[in-house]
Amino acid sequence: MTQPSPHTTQQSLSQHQPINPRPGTTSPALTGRGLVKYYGEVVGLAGVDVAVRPGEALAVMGPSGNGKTTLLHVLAGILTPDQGEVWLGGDRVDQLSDAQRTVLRRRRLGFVFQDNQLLAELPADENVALPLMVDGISRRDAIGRARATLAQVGLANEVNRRPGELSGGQAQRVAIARALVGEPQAVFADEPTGALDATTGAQVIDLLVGAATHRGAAVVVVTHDDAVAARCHRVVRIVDGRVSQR
Ligand SMILES: Nc1ncnc2c1ncn2[C@@H]1O[C@H](COP(=O)(O)OP(=O)(O)OP(=O)(O)O)[C@@H](O)[C@H]1O
Repeated sequence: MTQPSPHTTQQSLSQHQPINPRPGTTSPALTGRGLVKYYGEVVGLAGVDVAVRPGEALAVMGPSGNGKTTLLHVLAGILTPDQGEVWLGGDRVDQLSDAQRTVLRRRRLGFVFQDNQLLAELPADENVALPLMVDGISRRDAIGRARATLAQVGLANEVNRRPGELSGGQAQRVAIARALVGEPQAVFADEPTGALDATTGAQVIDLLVGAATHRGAAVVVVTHDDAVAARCHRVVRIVDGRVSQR
């Protein structure tokens, strides 16, 4: 993706003011405006505005089937909205081609899913290094960065273990390391603790929120769990594809 000149970025930002701008707060790292998404006749999103600042963790809650995952996928450039805009910092995401969005997701975003989606045959360090190597970073550098990131999530002694040799919480920490190793601007997590017991889940969400926001990333966590949402900085409820005010 072509990086805009500072002038272009400035223009983009001035034309598109942050939602609820407050004096002294940083511009959003991630912004969705007027997001509408249909699946055929089914409404996924019916007009959502949301903004997440750098270093802020936003929990997305709401009843099943009401649009939480759709919102996450639209903000993360996995789905394109039928109406509305998605901005990552000063860059508009929703108008990029599929190929450009694929590169953007790999270079600038991180993902953590309920099932860790690690490759079973690879040790932890190679799982974490993989996205860097796909992006052309040498194996030696990628493994070095992967091991440093694994150490930051408390897995310095587990770098050679395969996913089957790790506990559920440890495997999810590897997934967090993989999401963070590329220094993403935003991290998206869909039910990241859904497969874990409450204590392990609390540790994992604290680690995810702490490590990502410490790096200045914006974090979006879809969850059904009040305890997980309480560990984020802010909560929005999505009901019938809209942000609920209740
Ligand atoms: N690929 C798809 N094709 C058709 N309809 C879809 C698709 N994905 C989601 N939907 C529909 O869009 C609506 C919102 O779904 P979404 O998965 O965003 O909800 P959710 O709040 O994340 O649900 P849950 O909490 O159960 O995961 C639902 O009616 C769902 O059935």
